Amino acid sequence: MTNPIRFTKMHGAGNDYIYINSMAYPLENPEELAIKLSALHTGIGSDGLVLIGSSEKADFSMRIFNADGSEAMMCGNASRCIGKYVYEAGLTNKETVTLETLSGIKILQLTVSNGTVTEVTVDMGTPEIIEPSIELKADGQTYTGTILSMGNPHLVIFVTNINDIDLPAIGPKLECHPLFPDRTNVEFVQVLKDDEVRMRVWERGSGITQACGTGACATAVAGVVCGKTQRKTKVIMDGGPLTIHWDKDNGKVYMTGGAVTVFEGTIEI
Ligand SMILES: N[C@@H](CCC[C@H](N)C(=O)O)C(=O)O
Repeated sequence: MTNPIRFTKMHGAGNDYIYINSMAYPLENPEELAIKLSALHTGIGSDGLVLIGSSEKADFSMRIFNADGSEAMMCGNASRCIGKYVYEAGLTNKETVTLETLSGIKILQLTVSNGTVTEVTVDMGTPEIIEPSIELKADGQTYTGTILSMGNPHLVIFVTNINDIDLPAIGPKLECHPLFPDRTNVEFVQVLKDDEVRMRVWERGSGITQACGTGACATAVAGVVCGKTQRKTKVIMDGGPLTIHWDKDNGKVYMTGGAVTVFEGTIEI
């Protein structure tokens, strides 16, 4: 017997996920469904699956599954999209929304114009710097990177020219480098100005994506740690920019950007 489920396809800076309201449509096997629905030719096509649920500690909860079915602790772009989803679907009328994630409660500040959420700022919490500067070898090359957590793991590598990086080749090797038993997200970054950088990402579990919110935050933090950028930086990714501010006073990272609804539909599973 098949089961019809409503879904919404959304993206944040081109990082696209399938959003399902799991309060209305509880799912038994989201890992399997993430793989099936993310497939470009035989599914809907996406970077993964996001479930919007209820929470005892916050207004809503988020679970995020990469395209390979692995569950992640946090997703920056999805958190902004959830802000748009819950407000525009009438699930809340609050403009400050709390979201429970596997890496803690995040606070979403919505900018609303005529009932539409145009921008969301997310309090992403405090980064954990694991290695400010480390050398690692992959594919016969030595890279210098910063290892840090934004609730999920990141390796940020500053390069002189981002166009010299063969991301499809080196991305999976760094993702699965022996230094990272749980794998990692990988960001290559070229500094354009002291408050503007170009970043490309290889995401753990999804490969190259157009943007990564936690990756943009990790990039901005690494830029400060490495003395390359100011505390407020525009991070330009393949799918567009995000503004990241690592607050000197409270140590928290704030991510600001848009969220877009692409289409809605029904699937039979
Ligand atoms: N695209 C996301 C991050 C998604 C999870 C990541 N691939 C992981 O496994 O940690 C973002 O916008 O932050």
